Amino acid sequence: MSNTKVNPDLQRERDKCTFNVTELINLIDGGVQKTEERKKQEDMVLSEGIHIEDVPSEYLSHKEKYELAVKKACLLFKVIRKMQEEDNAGMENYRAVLGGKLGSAILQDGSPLTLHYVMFIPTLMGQASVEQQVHWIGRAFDLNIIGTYAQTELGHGTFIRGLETTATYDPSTKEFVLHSPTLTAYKWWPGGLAHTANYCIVMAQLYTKGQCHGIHPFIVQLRDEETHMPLKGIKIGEIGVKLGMNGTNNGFLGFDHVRIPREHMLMKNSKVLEDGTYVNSPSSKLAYGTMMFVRVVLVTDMCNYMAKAVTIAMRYSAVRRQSQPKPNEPEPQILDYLTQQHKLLIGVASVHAFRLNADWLWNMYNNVTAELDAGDLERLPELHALSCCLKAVSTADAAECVERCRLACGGHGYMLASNLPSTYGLTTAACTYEGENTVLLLQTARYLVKAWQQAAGGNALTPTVSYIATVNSGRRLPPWENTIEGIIKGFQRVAAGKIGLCVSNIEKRQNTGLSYEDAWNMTSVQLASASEAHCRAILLYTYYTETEKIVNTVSPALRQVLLQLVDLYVVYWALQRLGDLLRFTSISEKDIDELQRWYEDLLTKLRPNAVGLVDAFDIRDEILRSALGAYDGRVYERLMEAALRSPLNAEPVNSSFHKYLKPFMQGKL
Ligand SMILES: CCC/C=C/C(=O)SCCNC(=O)CCNC(=O)[C@H](O)C(C)(C)COP(=O)([O-])OP(=O)([O-])OC[C@H]1O[C@@H](n2cnc3c(N)ncnc32)[C@H](O)[C@@H]1OP(=O)([O-])[O-]
Ligand SMILES: Cc1cc2nc3c(=O)[nH]c(=O)nc-3n(C[C@H](O)[C@H](O)[C@H](O)COP(=O)(O)OP(=O)(O)OC[C@H]3O[C@@H](n4cnc5c(N)ncnc54)[C@H](O)[C@@H]3O)c2cc1C
Repeated sequence: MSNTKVNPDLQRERDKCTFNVTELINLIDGGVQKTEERKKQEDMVLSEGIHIEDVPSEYLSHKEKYELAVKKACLLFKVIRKMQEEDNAGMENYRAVLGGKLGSAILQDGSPLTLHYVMFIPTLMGQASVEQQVHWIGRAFDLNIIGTYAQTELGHGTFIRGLETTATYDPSTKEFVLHSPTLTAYKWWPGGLAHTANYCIVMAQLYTKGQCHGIHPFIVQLRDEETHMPLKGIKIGEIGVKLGMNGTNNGFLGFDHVRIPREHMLMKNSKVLEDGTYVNSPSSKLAYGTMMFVRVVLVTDMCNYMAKAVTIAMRYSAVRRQSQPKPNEPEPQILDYLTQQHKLLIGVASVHAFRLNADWLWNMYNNVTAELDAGDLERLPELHALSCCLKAVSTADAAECVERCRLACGGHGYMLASNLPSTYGLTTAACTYEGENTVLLLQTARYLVKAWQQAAGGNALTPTVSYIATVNSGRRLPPWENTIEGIIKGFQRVAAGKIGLCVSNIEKRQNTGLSYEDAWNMTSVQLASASEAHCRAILLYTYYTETEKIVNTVSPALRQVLLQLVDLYVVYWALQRLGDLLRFTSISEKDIDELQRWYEDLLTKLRPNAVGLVDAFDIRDEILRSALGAYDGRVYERLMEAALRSPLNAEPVNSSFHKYLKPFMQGKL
């Protein structure tokens, strides 16, 4: 990072930072060597110049945007191929180049190849038999074929058991016949499906010997490998313009009795033998494995989006001066307003909180996956419950954080040149895809209700819900403790209290004659809230305990800041959830006053390090792509440069003046 021509306010912020920014960069990356590797990867990608645009892509037509996105995606994959040749690190290289910060910097509006590596390859890895993997994975890794994941249909996204596409086995030819019996059976949404992919994983209802066995994955060729023309019986196209992610080429797909070989059913878990005999999987839910993988990975992606947004808003807030609270004094930096610190510092803390939770979840995912491979399914429900609620809460919090950062930049945040709107487009989409958030919270709620019933029956609970039994063990509410540990216990009590209420309300409703399903639906607002409360308790606990593990390995100055961030995060959420705490714990008015002062004091303590903290996210300008957030803080110059790049500014008078405005003004139109 060069210090030349840095805005003086921003420079002053850096000068007063109390900790070593490089130390925090290394900690976030996972060590000095990891930082070096990341920077090398960034250099490799950026030196290709893929991010440089003659005309800013936001001014292109829909079609041109897609064409540019394909070009950029191919160039990015070229870099991955180069990396593969050097280190053969496989998926690691994919994630480094295409994941979070770097990928979305090059393809700000999404990539038409994302689904290839996020879902197509992982499904082959997780659902294909060894022989099938030998056949497909090499070609997929080298991008000799391009794939996507087609599950959602026009009529059903959430309820995947209700999918209508059929795959009917014909033993006479040893083929499956894929068919879309209705309009609502058309696949709808898959990224890259429209004009990019030539292969696809299709989730379809498997029929054999006249019986339906539920949804299963099939690999289907969609287009000719040479001409790229859709194959016979394949009806395919693009679904149209969206709020954001307009580079992702989301498509529709219908089948008219398309035949594929029997071997194209992915058969790691269930099988169809040549004569049509169906062989069961150890669990029907193993077919949902790719979704679980993506939900886990998304938590890390959300950290990256939040880090970007908060870096932009924080640097801008150090440069922007507004209003004059004290007469005869200069206008303050907007970052000096406590309300601004309140909007932004929680964003910094959230990045750290979700990062540590994402790492913890990723480790658990890898352990459970290894157990599944060894035939042990015991921890699958717990992992499913955790991945659902963490996906839901991380995406919701990230979308909220990015939007708050945008609003915190005032009018300039509304400009695409700030890069906040497209970051919001990418983030808010994740609240819907890979499982709509309310639906996922209700999945976790199913697990929590069961856990409650197990605890009530005196049975042991899995670690992440064991608090349900612990907090219910005493007869009276324990006194409130205004400490981090005390607040976390308070959150566990809130979650347990809410789950308990849900269980008793469901029972009461059933006792009035409602079916379990109706009683569940009538209680579902509370169930979603209980699930969110459970997730908050996990988030706070994991952030706190994981930070405690690392603070003794860092310098005292950094240790202090990391602990302040944990305190800020925990106290912020306590203040956000006062109603719940008042209802389920013995917190008092006096405790709340203390919490509020504690919070304000933390904002003040963190204020001098505000810019240092976002510098430690170490997002280079080419990746940040923001007129407001660049390292040098030349905000106004960059805004003007961006404005001058508008194609409208290429000529002093636009032709519409002569065509419409002038005749209209003169009453001739
Ligand atoms: C860049 C990204 C682009 C985006 C791509 C996409 O969006 S791709 C498209 C992404 N699309 C989506 O994400 C669609 C979202 N929809 C879904 O995932 C499912 O339809 C569902 C989970 C909501 C319900 O499924 P259902 O009706 O079959 O289930 P049910 O409610 O009857 O519960 C039955 C039991 O199954 C259990 N169980 C469920 N899932 C899992 C799992 N993964 N693992 C383990 N277990 C699981 C559950 O806990 C329950 O256990 P219990 O309590 O009986 O012991
Ligand atoms: C940008 C983007 C990219 C996508 N990419 C892909 C892709 O690559 N491949 C693919 O297959 N799909 C993809 N999808 C589809 C996505 O997975 C679905 O949109 C998602 O699973 C939600 O399903 P839905 O659209 O049917 O919503 P619906 O289920 O119709 O949801 C509508 C409303 O109904 C509520 N609801 C539904 N069921 C319940 C319930 N049981 N209880 C309570 N409330 C309920 C929801 O909470 C929501 O408020 C993508 C979607 C988007 C937006």
